[in-house]
Amino acid sequence: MLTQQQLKQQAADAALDYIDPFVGPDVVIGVGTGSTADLFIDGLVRFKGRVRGAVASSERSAARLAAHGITVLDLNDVADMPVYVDGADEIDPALNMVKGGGGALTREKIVASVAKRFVCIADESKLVDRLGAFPLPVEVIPMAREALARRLAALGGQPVWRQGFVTDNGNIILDVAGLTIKDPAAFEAEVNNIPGVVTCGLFARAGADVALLATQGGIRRLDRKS
Ligand SMILES: O=C[C@H](O)[C@H](O)[C@H](O)COP(=O)(O)O
Repeated sequence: MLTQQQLKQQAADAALDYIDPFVGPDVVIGVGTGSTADLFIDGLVRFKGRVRGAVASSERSAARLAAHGITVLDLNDVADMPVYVDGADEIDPALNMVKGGGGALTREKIVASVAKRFVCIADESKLVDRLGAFPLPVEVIPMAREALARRLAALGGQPVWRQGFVTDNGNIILDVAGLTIKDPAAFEAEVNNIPGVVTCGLFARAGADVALLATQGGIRRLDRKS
């Protein structure tokens, strides 16, 4: 019986195999944030010197990449990225995701939006029939906190301020439990459209293209249906 840590490692290794054909001297890899992404970063060492570098979705991941001697590039200096690899808090069979458990959702969404493909790596426990059991992280401009908490409650959720946490962008997070998310893309747009919301942790309008999910029986690959 593999532990959750071993499963995460298996998913990270599968992503390293996945990106292998893309590797080249001009290539930039997009790198996510979290415990699964950390394992992917550790394994990226095998491509050191064979790629131009990586763009990180958080200060935490940037520091980990740099500690391995992998060049960390500013997104402003990168026009093309074949692949972005990141974990998820939940993923559904259509490859819509909830992300942001580590608070990196906004930069993750930005870096992912530049990449041609989003590869989600996770252990199979993250696969759910319907998103919403994991409280939806929403990055919020601090002055809008209470106004937004009321708006999010009106949408049926129970928002909780992640106290003591400040995002890499200087903002705060509201974690919204109890939501019924029937149409992830429509709900993502609705929440993102509320003044004061920087972005919410739904990745539906730009969900994963490929999911590499580690199971006790090996990697289960899901591809997004276009
Ligand atoms: O902000 C954090 C990210 O969205 C992570 O990708 C997500 O929380 C999953 O992290 P982990 O791989 O640690 O479960």
